[in-house]
Amino acid sequence: MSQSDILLSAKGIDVTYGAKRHLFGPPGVGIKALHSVDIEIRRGETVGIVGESGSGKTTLGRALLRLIDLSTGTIHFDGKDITHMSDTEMRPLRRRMQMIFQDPMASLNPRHTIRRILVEPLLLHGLATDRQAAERRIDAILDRVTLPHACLDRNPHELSGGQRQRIGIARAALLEPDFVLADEIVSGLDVSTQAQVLNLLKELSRDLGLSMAFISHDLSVIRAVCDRVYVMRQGRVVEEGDCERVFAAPAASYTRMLLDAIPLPEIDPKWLGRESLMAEASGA
Ligand SMILES: Nc1ncnc2c1ncn2[C@@H]1O[C@H](COP(=O)(O)OP(=O)(O)OP(=O)(O)O)[C@@H](O)[C@H]1O
Repeated sequence: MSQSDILLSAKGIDVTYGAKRHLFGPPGVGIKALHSVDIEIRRGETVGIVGESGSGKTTLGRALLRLIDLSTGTIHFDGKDITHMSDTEMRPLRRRMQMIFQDPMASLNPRHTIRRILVEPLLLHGLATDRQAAERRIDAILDRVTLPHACLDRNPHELSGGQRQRIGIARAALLEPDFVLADEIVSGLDVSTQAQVLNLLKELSRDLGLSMAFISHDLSVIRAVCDRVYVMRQGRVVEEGDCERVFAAPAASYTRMLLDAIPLPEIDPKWLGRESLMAEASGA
């Protein structure tokens, strides 16, 4: 594999929370959340990041997007060292690195209609010259995420949890990113809605050639969508490999323990069909 196959990588990164030195005082001790973590995300692949609560998954995701500072290590995106880029230097890259959140209610402005939530980022990032052009793009993406166009005039709280999550996915996809970080995005949904949202993400990432990092504490979710997986424990990567291999023959005792501890329900294939998405959308 050549360097150009890698879209996003972190090398030897440490993150410590709360260790900033105050003006005249000693440096705080802080909580070390990541210890010398290496990760590579190739173009077009979906990488899972799994581990128990507090293992550092969200911290790693946020560090990859340069949303928090590193104590040591480097981050490269599309061949550029972004470790020390200023906000101004990062601005052109922000559109290309999107994040989908666990709780769409927290990330979608409750006072705005879905139309406004989707139109504004397109205008802000210059992907549409005016509202009409933005709305044409939005019509197309709503079809892709199988949401009825009537939802454009609703507010986020008037949609179901699965529909809100599909709006979050639509908003990220509209900006034509190269990389999407999805942090526990199906953990609040029932199992059949989880499967539909995961299937939609799989289709979009394949069709748009996206690279994704998929954070979850749920191994069955990781197995359903990811090509490779990183297993984290106490801020360290304890195992990395192709999903099939890791699930069939885990090398680390911690991964074996996770696999033994968590039942892995098969995702019912009928939930993954487009037909069931369409049925749900038309009944919405
Ligand atoms: N803003 C913060 N300030 C101080 N400590 C933090 C902060 N965010 C996270 N931590 C600590 O860093 C460690 C890693 O947390 P992180 O949220 O990255 O883990 P996680 O694997 O994503 O957990 P979860 O699955 O519960 O979301 C934990 O010990 C946590 O308490």
